[in-house]
Amino acid sequence: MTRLALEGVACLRGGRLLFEGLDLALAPGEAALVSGPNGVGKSSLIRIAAGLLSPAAGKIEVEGEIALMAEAPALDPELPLGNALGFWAGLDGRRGAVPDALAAVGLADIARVPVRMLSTGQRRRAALARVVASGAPIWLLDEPANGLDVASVALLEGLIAGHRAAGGIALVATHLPIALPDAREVAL
Ligand SMILES: Nc1ncnc2c1ncn2[C@@H]1O[C@H](COP(=O)(O)OP(=O)(O)OP(=O)(O)O)[C@@H](O)[C@H]1O
Repeated sequence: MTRLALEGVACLRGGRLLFEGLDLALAPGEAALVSGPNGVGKSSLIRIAAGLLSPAAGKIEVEGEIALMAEAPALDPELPLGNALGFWAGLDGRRGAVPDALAAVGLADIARVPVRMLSTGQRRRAALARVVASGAPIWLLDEPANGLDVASVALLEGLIAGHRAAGGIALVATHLPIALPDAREVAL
């Protein structure tokens, strides 16, 4: 069963203890909202959950595939958007999921436009499309609302709600308000 659990996790960066004793367990359909001011360690927590950063203490248990949305969209700037997304989806054998993912984030019309021509908000939505297309049950979203207009934030909220309704898990770090009904609050 899909699961993401952190037990007694501590984060040390550059010799500074950012947080410690963090416990969080998420089951299918559950979400957590990580909030706190700049530099408190929200991105570090996401990276720890993704397995990209080792915790100074504690342990992480992950059951299920992870999709990470970090600051950089990691999409080839020279490729048309649909192909850039297709590269990643193809690695998971899910190239066919790209059109629906593009439609889900409202970018179906610009599938042929090179990634470098996308606006800031479109680029964020493209990164979100990458997560959607992955089909991964565990979403780790680092500041997904950055650069999004009001309508796009609503779209993001709807996508997360749909993901949870389908049994997915979401861990979301944000300094902007995002409505996640019944989400666990993690204040760093
Ligand atoms: N590679 C590193 N080496 C040392 N310190 C680092 C490193 N990366 C980040 N830090 C420090 O760790 C702290 C937490 O960074 P992090 O990016 O996790 O914060 P954040 O809460 O996501 O901040 P923001 O809201 O500004 O994105 C910051 O003080 C940062 O300077």
